[in-house]
Order: sequence, then structure tokens, then C-alpha cells
Amino acid sequence: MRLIQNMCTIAEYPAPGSVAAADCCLGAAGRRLVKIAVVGASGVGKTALVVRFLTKRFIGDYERNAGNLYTRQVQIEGETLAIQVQDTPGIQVHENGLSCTEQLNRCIRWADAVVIVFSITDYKSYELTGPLHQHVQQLHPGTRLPVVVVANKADLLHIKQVDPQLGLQLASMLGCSFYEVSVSENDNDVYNAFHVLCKEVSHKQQPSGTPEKRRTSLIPRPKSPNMQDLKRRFKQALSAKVRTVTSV
Ligand SMILES: Nc1nc2c(ncn2[C@@H]2O[C@H](COP(=O)(O)OP(=O)(O)OP(=O)(O)O)[C@@H](O)[C@H]2O)c(=O)[nH]1
Repeated sequence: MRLIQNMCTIAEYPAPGSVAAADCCLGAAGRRLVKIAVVGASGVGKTALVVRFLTKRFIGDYERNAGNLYTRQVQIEGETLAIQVQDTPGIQVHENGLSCTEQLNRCIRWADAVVIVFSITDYKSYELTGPLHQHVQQLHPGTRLPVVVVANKADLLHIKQVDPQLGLQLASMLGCSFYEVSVSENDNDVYNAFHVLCKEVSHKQQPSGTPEKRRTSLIPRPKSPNMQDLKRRFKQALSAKVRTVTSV
């Protein structure tokens, strides 16, 4: 697809701790980089969502993906950020819980933020959201990774299995933003979901005391009155008064 640039696969990630990985806060042209992984059960519309975000188009049929990485730039609060979006293979659910491949775990560890997608036409995909969120947080010990929950296929109301209210409740319980979208019908909500996530990561990446903050503290304060000058003027006024009094 022509609008998609810099595509590569999960296998090409720098290993955590490598020099390339340490550099990963900066993208091309020294822009700040935000890395987002899109995860969820198979068939919920992850690829469709990513393609919609990148191209504003809905194509309809996608190959089962092997984990492609896409790049685009986004304006967040006046700054152009480089965004890498990782599409991931669908997660299988087994009786004893999630079955995440090492490839998927590597991808989640790599990410600065995660989009968890379920389909309102697939209750099992909704049930996966809680355990998946927990799994994501476990792979990022010591920090709270920004996560957005997206309920897709809102256009398929006639075969709905999940009430949007349930998605909203779950997301707020998990402390995540929630978007109900129809990737096939609307690109605004899709964009908003990614935008909110990028903003959250951007704020997290900006430690206090960064140039932005320091700049504000360097704004020149109004000059305090010059004490020497004040004293001199006070003395002048006083002696003038004394002179007037003496002359009377
Ligand atoms: N009606 C409708 N169909 C959708 C929507 N989003 C995706 N689909 C369809 O759902 C099917 C699966 O979409 P994919 O994007 O391939 O899903 P996926 O989660 O990437 O699937 P895996 O690669 O198997 O993990 C495709 O036929 C899409 O056209 C939507 O919002 N509405």
C-alpha cells in the first residue's frame, strides 16, 4: 500500500537493552517516537483498524497478518511525533487462559502503549480484554502502560453479542480510555483513539524539568525596583521637603 511507509516485521525489533532499543525514543529526523501495539483476538479487525488509522480507508479483506510495523507522523499539541504501529497476530484463547506467543510478548514489551481491540460481535474477544490488559501490565513491571480499549464493528448491531456499556464499564475499571468504533464506517473515532494514546505517551515521555518546562521558568520576571534608585529619590524628596520647611 503506497501510503504505508517503513514496513517491517516484529522479527526486526531491536532486542530490549540493545543500543537501538535505547535510542528508540527518537524516530526519523530526531522526532520523538511513540510505539503502539494493536492486540486482540483473531478477526476483531486489528488490521482494518491500523489501515484505517494510517490511510483513512477501509479495504474489507486482509490477509491474516504476521505482525507488520507501520510508521506515520502525527501532530500532538503542536509537535510532530513519529508513530510506529505494530499490528499483531490474533491471540488464541484456551481453556486455561491466554496463549501469547513469544513474538507477541516481544511486541508488547517493545510498545510504549497498547490498543486492545475486541469485536461487539464476539463475546469471547471481549472476555479476553481483562486478562490481556493484565498481561500487558505484567510485561511492563514498575510502570503503568497507557492502554486504550476499542470495541469494533459497531455497525453490526443485528449480530451484537456485547453491549457497549459493558465495554465502557470494563475500560473504566481497568483505568483505560474506551472507544466504540466501526472501522468500516468511520475513521474519526479510530483517529481519536490513537490520538488520545499518543498524547498520553507524549506526556509520559516528557519528564518534569524538560526544556519546555525550563523555558517557562526562564521567562524574564518584571524587574524589581532598583533599590539604590529608590533610596536616592527618597533622599532627594526628603531634602527638598526639609529645604521648604527651613525656608518658611
Ligand atoms: N462490518 C465490519 N466488518 C469489519 C470491521 N472491521 C473489520 N471488519 C472485517 O472483519 C474481518 C477481520 O478483520 P481483520 O482486520 O483482518 O481482523 P484481525 O483482527 O486483524 O484478524 P487476524 O489477522 O486474524 O488477527 C475482515 O473481513 C474485515 O473486513 C467493521 O468495523 N465492521
